[in-house]
Amino acid sequence: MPRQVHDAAFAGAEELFDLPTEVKLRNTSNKPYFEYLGQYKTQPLYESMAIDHPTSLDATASFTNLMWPAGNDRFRESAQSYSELVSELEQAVARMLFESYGVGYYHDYYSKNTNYLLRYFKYNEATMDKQRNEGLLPHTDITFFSIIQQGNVSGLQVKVKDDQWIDVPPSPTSFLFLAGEALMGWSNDRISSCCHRVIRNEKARRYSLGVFSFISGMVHILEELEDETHPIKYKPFDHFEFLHFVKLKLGTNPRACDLIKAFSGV
Ligand SMILES: O=C(O)CCC(=O)C(=O)O
Ligand SMILES: [Fe+2]
Repeated sequence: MPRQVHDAAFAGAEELFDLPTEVKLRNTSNKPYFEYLGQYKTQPLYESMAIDHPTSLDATASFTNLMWPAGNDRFRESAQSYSELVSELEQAVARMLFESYGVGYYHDYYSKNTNYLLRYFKYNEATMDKQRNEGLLPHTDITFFSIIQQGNVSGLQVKVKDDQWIDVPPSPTSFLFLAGEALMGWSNDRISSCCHRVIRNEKARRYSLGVFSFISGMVHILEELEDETHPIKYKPFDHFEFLHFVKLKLGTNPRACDLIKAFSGV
């Protein structure tokens, strides 16, 4: 990604969170978890906002006009350029993944039905009140893929084998691909959803960007992914019905793992 696209997107994040809260709350959606998130009692440092279909000119323009009624072309352009580049990378990774499992044909369906969401995150500086310094508690994402990039302040950690937490250093030239719950279901448990969290260890405000992929429709469980060591573990499911299920069960701040097993496990 050209450095200038990265920098413009992060500059856009700062500008966006500088808006008054009542303006930010205009970021609503009829899709679960596609709206403004924040004001959590347990994680008061955290706030995030999202653009549905961020690779589209119309969608980025309507979000931008909602936030800046007088317009903000620089912001709109930065959101769309960033999302276009990350979504192209995501399509290439998804294709390689499908091919590696001998189901390259699935990319056709996947690419026609990918619903992207660009989410901007802000985490305020930690305070003296130690109880409330979590950035984001451990969780897995309800996405297919989550592609995360941090600005220049660290804090993201992923859980690896033996329950160890590993720091992910910020980098303007690399992207962290995390498997979400829907990918775990699709892969019939060959790929585990990745548990991660955000801690506040630097004395600075932290910004991050996430491009999240969802399948608009059914997530199929392919027979090619079934064998003796991998008996079928899931029923096919509708990705957005899964999101509705999580929202009903856990509310606006889902912090749990194994959600897809609860929804569509056999
Ligand atoms: O801010 C980050 O780096 C990660 C955010 C995240 O994990 C999420 O919203 O699911
Ligand atoms: Fe996450």
